[in-house]
Amino acid sequence: MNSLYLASGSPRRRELLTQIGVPFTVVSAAIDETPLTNESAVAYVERLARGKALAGFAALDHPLGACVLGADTAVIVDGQILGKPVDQADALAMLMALSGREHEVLTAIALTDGQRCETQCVSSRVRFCGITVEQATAYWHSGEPQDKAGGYAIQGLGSVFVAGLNGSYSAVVGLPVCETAQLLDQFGIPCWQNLTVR
Ligand SMILES: Cc1cn([C@H]2C[C@H](O)[C@@H](COP(=O)(O)OP(=O)(O)OP(=O)(O)O)O2)c(=O)[nH]c1=O
Repeated sequence: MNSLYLASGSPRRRELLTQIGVPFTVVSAAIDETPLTNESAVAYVERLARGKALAGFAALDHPLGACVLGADTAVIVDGQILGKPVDQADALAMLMALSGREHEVLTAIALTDGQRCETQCVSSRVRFCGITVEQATAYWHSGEPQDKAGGYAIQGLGSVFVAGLNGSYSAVVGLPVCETAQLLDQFGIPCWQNLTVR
């Protein structure tokens, strides 16, 4: 059976992959996350997920029989791709742009075994309640927005802003569990492998 590597520094992705019971090893895969001119949001997250998976694969000492998983999450509002905020002003601008309305969260996953690289993109819609500048400022000082696309975490304190979700909760957190399990299965890594029948 192929062995799985996760090309990610994200603790959320590690937790979500652990949740489905597949053994894996983390590899680092830092890539340039700058969007290309006129690149669509879907093309952007898919390119980054693929880039992370391929960079992770290239970094392996023993690539034979290895599969590498990469993922990327972005928040989209008014056609703009929101990544992680660079500072407080950036985070506040993002949170105010998301306040009182719906936005899209795109997460792409990519899996490669060195021969082929398959990607899939999952779209979810999240509706925020109204947020005051004071709330956004207090939220920034909680430390949570810093390393999150769109400047919030649905799995944390940011949940107080979430009035509705249409789509995949795990995809918003950073790794669509259902689609990931299906992709792993295609590459000969079933997520049921460690379950014992009682
Ligand atoms: C919208 C949202 C994003 N996020 C996180 C998921 C991702 O970790 C991060 C988006 O940045 P990414 O660039 O997708 O990932 P990353 O840099 O954290 O990790 P990697 O090494 O795999 O590239 O935002 C949440 O944790 N909760 C949320 O509700």
